[in-house]
Amino acid sequence: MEYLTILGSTGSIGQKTVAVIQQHKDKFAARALIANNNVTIMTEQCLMLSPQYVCMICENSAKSLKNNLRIAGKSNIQVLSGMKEACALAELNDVDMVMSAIVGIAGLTPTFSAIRAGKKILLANKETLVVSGQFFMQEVCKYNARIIPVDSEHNAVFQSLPEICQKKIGQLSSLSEYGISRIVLTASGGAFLGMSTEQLSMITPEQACVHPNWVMGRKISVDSATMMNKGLEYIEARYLFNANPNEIQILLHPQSIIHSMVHYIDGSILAHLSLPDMTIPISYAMAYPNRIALHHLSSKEFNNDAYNTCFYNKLYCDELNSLNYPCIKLAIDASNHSQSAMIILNAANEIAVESFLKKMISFTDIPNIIDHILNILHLNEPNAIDDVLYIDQRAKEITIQYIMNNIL
Ligand SMILES: NC(=O)C1=CN([C@@H]2O[C@H](COP(=O)(O)OP(=O)(O)OC[C@H]3O[C@@H](n4cnc5c(N)ncnc54)[C@H](OP(=O)(O)O)[C@@H]3O)[C@@H](O)[C@H]2O)C=CC1
Ligand SMILES: CC(=O)[C@@H](O)[C@H](O)COP(=O)(O)O
Ligand SMILES: [Mn+2]
Repeated sequence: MEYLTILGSTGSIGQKTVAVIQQHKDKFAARALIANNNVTIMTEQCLMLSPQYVCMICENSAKSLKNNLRIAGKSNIQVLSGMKEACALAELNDVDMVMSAIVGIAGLTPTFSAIRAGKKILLANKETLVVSGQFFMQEVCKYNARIIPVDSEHNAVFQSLPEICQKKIGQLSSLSEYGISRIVLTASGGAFLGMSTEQLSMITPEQACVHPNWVMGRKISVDSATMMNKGLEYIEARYLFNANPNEIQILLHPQSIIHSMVHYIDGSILAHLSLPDMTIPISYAMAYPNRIALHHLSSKEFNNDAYNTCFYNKLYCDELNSLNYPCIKLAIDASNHSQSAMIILNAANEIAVESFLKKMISFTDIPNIIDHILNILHLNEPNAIDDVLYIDQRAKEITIQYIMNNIL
């Protein structure tokens, strides 16, 4: 039996992780569940999984949850609150793996706790790597943590790497040493591919939260629509696979069937294809190096449909003109500039997306705000995680101020 701590259990990734545990109760169990304030889903998850611990970052939510569990006769589940307690649950001795699925930089400190405890980390949260890449990979090496990417593109790359590379994530000297010429990240182009700037300015949060192929949380859905998601994934790939800028290509693939590819120097291309279903990379990461069946994907008729969708659907790929997607260019430029620029990019994006979802700004304001903040704010490089968090906080303050003074 392997035990998990799930950081962000009530979210889209978290719930799919719970679903995989439910399908394989003989192999996996939840030791600890962590979320922010969604008491309803957390109560359901506690009744389903009976974890030993649960932590709600929001103290009042922890109190409500505790009451719900008492009424349900589940007072044996220890209810905690606050980020400090969440970090403690990420480093429990009897936890084998930690699913990092809190959205945004909020996932950084508990993920680092899991790294410093030498855990097997199922990495879905991409913002942590974007804002702390150098520190992240250094600590992975120092504490001998194992990283299994869950983000579908990076999971696809991981599955297409030689086993020796898979075991050295964080210590990869260079891709060329393993006969790899480049990594190709596929991009759906988001929900508004080909729309004019004027049409984009009218996009509503409801429209932006509907991805053409995936069902995801709100922030990543908007990031996919602006393609900031692909920009963040570009940075994620550079750190995870120690890739140089000329070793990563972004390819437009609207169907989200090819989840990414690895090109080798002998002309071979290895790729991972599947229907767009996040339980696949999640279950792969949980069971790695083995594979486990997913009942909802293994029925015969389903397989035929899936095959037809994948292969008779004439898989389509095309060059991506990143000039049409300012957010990708902002992210790539930031990654070539400095770690502080990537922190500022991420912070400005988190605030801009949140403001868009609250209908305070337009969809096309998002890249313009990020570009402006990157131009006016220049801070020293971080020397430690505390510096990363300071830069993030400072950038968020400046972004909020700019939106209040110039957009509203
Ligand atoms: N969804 C997907 O298919 C994919 C997601 N990812 C990445 O995985 C991560 C999670 O994404 P997703 O599942 O879509 O996100 P969701 O918004 O669906 O869920 C976010 C989770 O994080 C929790 N949370 C939010 N804020 C805080 C906080 N301040 N402290 C602690 N917990 C917090 C939420 O708790 P609560 O419910 O209580 O608010 C929830 O459990 C992101 O980094 C995303 O980029 C990567 C690839 C695919
Ligand atoms: C499922 C997942 O990994 C998301 O990051 C998804 O890939 C978004 O895809 P696009 O950013 O290509 O629209
Ligand atoms: Mn992805």
